[in-house]
Amino acid sequence: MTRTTEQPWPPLPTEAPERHADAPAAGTDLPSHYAHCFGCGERIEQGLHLRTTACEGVAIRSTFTVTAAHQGAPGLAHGGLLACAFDEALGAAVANLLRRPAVTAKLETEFVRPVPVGTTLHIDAHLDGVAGRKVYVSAEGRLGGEDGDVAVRARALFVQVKLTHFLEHGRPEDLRKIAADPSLLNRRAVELNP
Ligand SMILES: CCCCCCCC(=O)SCCNC(=O)CCNC(=O)[C@H](O)C(C)(C)COP(=O)(O)OP(=O)(O)OC[C@H]1O[C@@H](n2cnc3c(N)ncnc32)[C@H](O)[C@@H]1OP(=O)(O)O
Repeated sequence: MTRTTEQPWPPLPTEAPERHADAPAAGTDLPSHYAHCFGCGERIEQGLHLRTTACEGVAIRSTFTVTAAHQGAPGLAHGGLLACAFDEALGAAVANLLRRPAVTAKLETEFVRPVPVGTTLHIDAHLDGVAGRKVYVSAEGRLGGEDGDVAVRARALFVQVKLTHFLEHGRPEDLRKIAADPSLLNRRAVELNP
């Protein structure tokens, strides 16, 4: 079986990603980008509550603690929720380091080891290349600490979009809630007028 990580990455010629001049300094804890995000939002009780810190260069580190609400098999994390954690970490890398709005177009995950309930997964994500609007990004998740065994690998294509993407496609009632309470959204993650 050919593993996805044995295929060339990025899959086409790219330019080196450049960290935005206003990207958060290394060591900065990044706030949730949206209070109702399942990946990082503080208002979603059973969500993943991913916590992310900016690193040097074009990298970030996230942590995700698996709770009983995240089970697939008894006592083990659901693979789909692990994919969600990686989508969130990879997206946080793109948004905070490039400061451009972008959405996941393609996400590949490789599940290497089971992840038990109670485990904290340490996810290191970095930008790998940029080709026009396309951003290639990858991550590894280790069990229990930054030197733990790799449990999950992921890589993704994000496509940069205009802010109108969210206004045109988002459910009107949720957009109205943000208009009424702008604190639901962290506006510092991306440039509002790129
Ligand atoms: C801090 C923030 C954290 C956020 C973490 C969570 C992130 C998310 O989960 S986002 C939600 C999930 N994703 C989505 O809803 C996206 C849905 N898809 C879309 O809206 C559109 O398909 C979109 C925007 C990706 C692309 O559409 P569009 O803007 O018309 O561009 P399009 O021309 O089709 O594609 C742009 C380029 O990407 C390529 N591309 C698009 N999709 C894919 C794909 N699946 N595989 C390979 N290439 C692709 C295209 O071939 C094109 O390449 P080129 O520039 O060389 O021609």
